[in-house]
Amino acid sequence: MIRLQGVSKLYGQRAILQNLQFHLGAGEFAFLQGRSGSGKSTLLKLLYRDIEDFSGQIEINGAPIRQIPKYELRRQMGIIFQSFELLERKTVMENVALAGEVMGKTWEQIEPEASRLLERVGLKGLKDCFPKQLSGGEQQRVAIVRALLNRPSLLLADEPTGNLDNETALDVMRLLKELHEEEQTAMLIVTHSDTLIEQFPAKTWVMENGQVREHE
Ligand SMILES: Nc1ncnc2c1ncn2[C@@H]1O[C@H](COP(=O)(O)OP(=O)(O)OP(=O)(O)O)[C@@H](O)[C@H]1O
Repeated sequence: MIRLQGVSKLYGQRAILQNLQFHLGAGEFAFLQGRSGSGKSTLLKLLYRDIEDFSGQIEINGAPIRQIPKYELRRQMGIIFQSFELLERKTVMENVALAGEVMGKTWEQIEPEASRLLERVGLKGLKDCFPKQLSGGEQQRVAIVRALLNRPSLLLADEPTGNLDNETALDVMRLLKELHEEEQTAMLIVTHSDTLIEQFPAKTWVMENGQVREHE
């Protein structure tokens, strides 16, 4: 699914990733942990090609990432962020539908899947609300639905619970774990939280000194 070999990334003269090796199998769930500034977001940005300037090899589903058209890459991947990144002037349903619209889908194709997922995450009754009318946990659930709408094979999450209180963070992580099973989507979740990692046993990669290693 994802394979990085000898990946290095410099910001100016500063090496953030150095000869990094990493892999994530199809349908796998893994955490990525590491101190602030260790390069976790940089690694995710390489995977969704927000950063294109690196050395080494990154393969997604067996293809070198540079050879995958961006459009195709975005279809294969859903992404969620700490700050939810919802559009304030659009309703819940409109925010979700956008993910399908950018892939050229019609409303008839989008609506059943959007409704199914919104119902699954308990937001059916809030589909006509605007993000400001929702709690943080609800907004993150909208972002999760938007990320899963196109049935990606991989979900990347950069500190998805970083803006949530402890109890809501647990709820959101529980939901991600359940959706991982139900939708058979591989997930790579960046988190600082030892509590979450203890509560949801899963493979954990630790980033340190520009490299990642599997946590024993
Ligand atoms: N565009 C950039 N230009 C220069 N330096 C950058 C840039 N983006 C990130 N950095 C630096 O690279 C290092 C790694 O940043 P990154 O955001 O990947 O770390 P992180 O592990 O995700 O941190 P955090 O947990 O605080 O979000 C940091 O020292 C950061 O200041």
